[in-house]
Amino acid sequence: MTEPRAEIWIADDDRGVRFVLAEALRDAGLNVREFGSGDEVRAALRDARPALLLTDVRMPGEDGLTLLSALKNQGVGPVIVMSAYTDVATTAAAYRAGAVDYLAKPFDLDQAVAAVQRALADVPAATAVAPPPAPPTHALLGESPAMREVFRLIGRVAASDLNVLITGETGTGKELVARALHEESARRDKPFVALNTAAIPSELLESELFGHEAGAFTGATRRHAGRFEQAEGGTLFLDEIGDMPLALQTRLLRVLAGGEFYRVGGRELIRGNVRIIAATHQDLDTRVAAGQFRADLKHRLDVVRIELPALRQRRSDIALLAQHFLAAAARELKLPAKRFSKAALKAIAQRDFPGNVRELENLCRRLAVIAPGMEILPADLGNSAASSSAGGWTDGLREWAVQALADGEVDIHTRAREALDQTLLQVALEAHEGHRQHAAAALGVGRNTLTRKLGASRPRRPSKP
Ligand SMILES: Nc1ncnc2c1ncn2[C@@H]1O[C@H](COP(=O)(O)OP(=O)(O)OP(=O)(O)O)[C@@H](O)[C@H]1O
Repeated sequence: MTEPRAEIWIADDDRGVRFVLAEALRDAGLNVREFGSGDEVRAALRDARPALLLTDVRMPGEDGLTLLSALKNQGVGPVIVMSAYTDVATTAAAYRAGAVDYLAKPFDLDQAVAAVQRALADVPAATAVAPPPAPPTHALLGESPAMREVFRLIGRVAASDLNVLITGETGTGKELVARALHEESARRDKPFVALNTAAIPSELLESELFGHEAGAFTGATRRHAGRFEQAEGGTLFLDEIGDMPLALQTRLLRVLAGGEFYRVGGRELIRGNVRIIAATHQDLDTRVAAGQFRADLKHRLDVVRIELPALRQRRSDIALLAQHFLAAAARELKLPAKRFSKAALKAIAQRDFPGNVRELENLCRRLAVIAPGMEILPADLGNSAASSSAGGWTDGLREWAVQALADGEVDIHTRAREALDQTLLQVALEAHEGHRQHAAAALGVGRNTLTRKLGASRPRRPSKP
């Protein structure tokens, strides 16, 4: 028998995985012992302890995560979990159960050896708290390497109280990621409060955030708890943080630095315990450089950055998401469940989706309602998507552009885009009796986008959003 404390244990029911991994670790000069199940590991623990354990999640008998929880306080070294399941729930459960790292199968052997060496070098850090697991209420889907990396990052930072900045184009799932971070954290039983900075008139934003006392300003008849207070003990999600006015940025920075604030018109100092997750579709560095965003606030918020790729940059997720949204729409609207033909799925995956996942979701909802057959064909997509063949209006546009260029006009792209936006927004708002959320959904854009575009054309009204 080899020295127990110097051993690396591998538990995996797949002999092939065990074998190549063991060989690679031995090549790196480590002592390795192999196990085919969690039960075998338990048995071996009667007279030995590993310096590090690498375990699969799904194994016959006891699974890897149960094994992991049972090993707590048993003097077992750091544990690395390996799994082909890279969804947020499994990844987060692994970290929660005390894993120090998570290897997504199939993994690169050099990467696995490096992870083992890193964990061995870092032994004192290998302790973790384990709040009771609760079923996640978010459903963040994706199998692309880019999304797996996002899940890994969520699993890794959810349990910490670090501020997180989520970046990505509109509709890429920033709010869903923020919810996942909350659900997977120890704060999950406390409130998750979201505030969309862009959707609230700037003059109301301060009292929305920090609350106000009765009589603080005209119209403030009662004391009002701000979002900071509502989120006490939980998570505050500040969406579209890039749009926050500078004066309020200064105030927010002070609160983040000191953890204390006053309500508007108030004298009582309130101490808050809130985790901040911020999101932006804009490039904050550019806004900092332009003097529109405080660099020091950016540093406070940008402790951990999660970048969500545009949907067109992870096309391998499109089919999965489309099928999910189609089935969800059928359930929700109580319609018969249609299916995509192979060709339709392929055609969808080739689209660009400027509105990202939200646009795909809207397309699937429309298809659930209007596609004629039980099987959705490529031809059905053309009818429901706003494509360039949407009618004769591009002919008129062409004429206008030819004339404008001939007249030597500059910047016609901006003008045309504004005209297009305003036309679509007005039509959609009229069709939905001014209801912004419905109008945005009908257009396949986010509510934030709609509000932003409306704001670009008219002065903001000091009313409720
Ligand atoms: N990976 C995903 N799996 C399942 N649903 C998703 C995923 N990403 C986004 N969605 C869905 O797409 C829609 C848009 O997501 P979300 O609101 O989180 O985007 P966002 O980036 O915050 O958008 P905005 O910048 O416009 O606020 C939501 O209905 C969300 O449930």
